[in-house]
Amino acid sequence: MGEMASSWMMGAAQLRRVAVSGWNARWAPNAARGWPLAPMGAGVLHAKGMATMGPAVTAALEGVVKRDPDQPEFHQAVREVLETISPVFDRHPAMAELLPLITEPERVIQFRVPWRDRNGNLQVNRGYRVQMNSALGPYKGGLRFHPSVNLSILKFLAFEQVFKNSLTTLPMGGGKGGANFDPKGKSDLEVMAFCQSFMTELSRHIGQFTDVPAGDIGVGGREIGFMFGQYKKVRNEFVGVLTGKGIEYGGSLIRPEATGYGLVYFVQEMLATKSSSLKGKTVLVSGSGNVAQYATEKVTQLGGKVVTLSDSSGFIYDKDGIDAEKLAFVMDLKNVKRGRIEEYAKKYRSATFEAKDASKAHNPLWAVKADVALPCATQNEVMEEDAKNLVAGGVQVVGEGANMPCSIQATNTLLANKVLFAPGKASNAGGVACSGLEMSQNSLRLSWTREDVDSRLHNIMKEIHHAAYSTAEEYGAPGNYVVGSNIAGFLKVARAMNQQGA
Ligand SMILES: NC(=O)C1=CN([C@@H]2O[C@H](COP(=O)(O)OP(=O)(O)OC[C@H]3O[C@@H](n4cnc5c(N)ncnc54)[C@H](O)[C@@H]3O)[C@@H](O)[C@H]2O)C=CC1
Ligand SMILES: O=C(O)CCC(=O)C(=O)O
Repeated sequence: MGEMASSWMMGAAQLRRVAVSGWNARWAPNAARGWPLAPMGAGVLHAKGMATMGPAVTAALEGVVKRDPDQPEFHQAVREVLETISPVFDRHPAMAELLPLITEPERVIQFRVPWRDRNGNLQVNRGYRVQMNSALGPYKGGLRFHPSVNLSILKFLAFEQVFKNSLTTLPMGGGKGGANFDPKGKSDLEVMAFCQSFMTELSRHIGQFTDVPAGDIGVGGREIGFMFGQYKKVRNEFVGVLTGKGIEYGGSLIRPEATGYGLVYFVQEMLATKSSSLKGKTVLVSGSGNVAQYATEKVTQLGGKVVTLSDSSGFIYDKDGIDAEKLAFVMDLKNVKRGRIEEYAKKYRSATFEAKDASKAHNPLWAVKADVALPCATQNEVMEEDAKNLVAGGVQVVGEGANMPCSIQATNTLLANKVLFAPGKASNAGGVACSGLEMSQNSLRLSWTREDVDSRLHNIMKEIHHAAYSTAEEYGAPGNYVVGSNIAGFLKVARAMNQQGA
């Protein structure tokens, strides 16, 4: 479909102008890998014959851009959902009035975070919590500590989280938060000082029945521990106010593994629809953090071969595959030594390292020949050129481990070439699902076994797959998991909002 061929695009020419100039002119430096963000293009996200954008969707999209013209990631996430849920309003016209509500956070909290560095100097960062939607339960979603953090990124993440949490079948609303703090190069004491100051303020706005944060980029077990300790001091309460806690103080077994494992369980289900499996498949993974590590582990356990990993400095390609022993090296490198992925290629002769080159229009990682690709690093790390390379390299399945790693145009390219594509809100939902299980265990004051949690996680991923697959069929877009996930996720939230008087 040509860029201007969509009736919605024609109807929203003004929106497109605002967004394109906003994205390319003002936000290019913030785009992943330093590239200009893709201009908005009409997609094949909605299948042939499906309804085009109705006026309510167009107005909601225009409203989002008009209210916050400087939030390109948020526009992108909203657009991807709204473009695909139009057919819902043919069946349930009254639900369309929820669009302006669902695209506006219930509450945004912004605060300063003062802390002292190793030299005793005062530093100040900016902290946030976006409480997006509480129709299904307490706000739930991670905290991100990364220098790029801003309201656009956190609102996109919080928006995605609402539909993701809905898909898990567990009672959780959606939220996200974080700070523009860079943990890279900081000592444990500096990270602790930051986390304590961050939680001193955040503790006023969260609670086990209100808002239950967890980890995300730059926030793992260490940071959750420091924040939990501070919450306890400030509030004098030992409650499940955070998930991703250590096993010793109320964490759940399998939570560290859950996002990566869940992603691979989802991909298994997708392959099964084609009578295929991961056995013998070559797999590209990006990132080398929590999600990437456990996706790699599960793929290997299921007989696949992961050949790439990356970080913000570049990527490694290991033609022999990253087996359990090599993965243990990566885990120590990243989780303990906090070193760079290049070290992998120094240690293993079968591997090469290629430094990131932000001037290139594509990331060479996605040009490696493979069967399956699992982007697990960050948003907009797979652009249109990368998607073309994936198709040319023979990739049959793309499962998003990160949140929104594929641009809209990359997604369209994959769908147009019949690549099975799983959007993050479905395929990476295992992490938050396991967080939901951690909340249940905390309420029950019980700890379930590893096997029990893993089997619950596996079942939830199967259910999410089923919901996305069957909803796509029901709405005339068979095999389109973007349509299926967005509609299934939206319907539950919309019904709950209506029942609560919106
Ligand atoms: N941890 C979780 O449970 C969940 C995480 N996610 C998403 O998965 C993605 C990864 O998160 P985690 O593994 O938890 O974080 P992490 O902090 O453990 O790892 C992040 C990884 O991404 C890489 N990375 C970050 N920015 C990059 C850039 N600009 N270019 C290349 N690589 C970059 C880092 O080097 C690191 O390897 C994020 O998009 C996050 O939102 C989604 C669902 C749950
Ligand atoms: O476990 C959680 O609550 C948060 C997970 C998360 O941030 C995500 O799904 O993106």
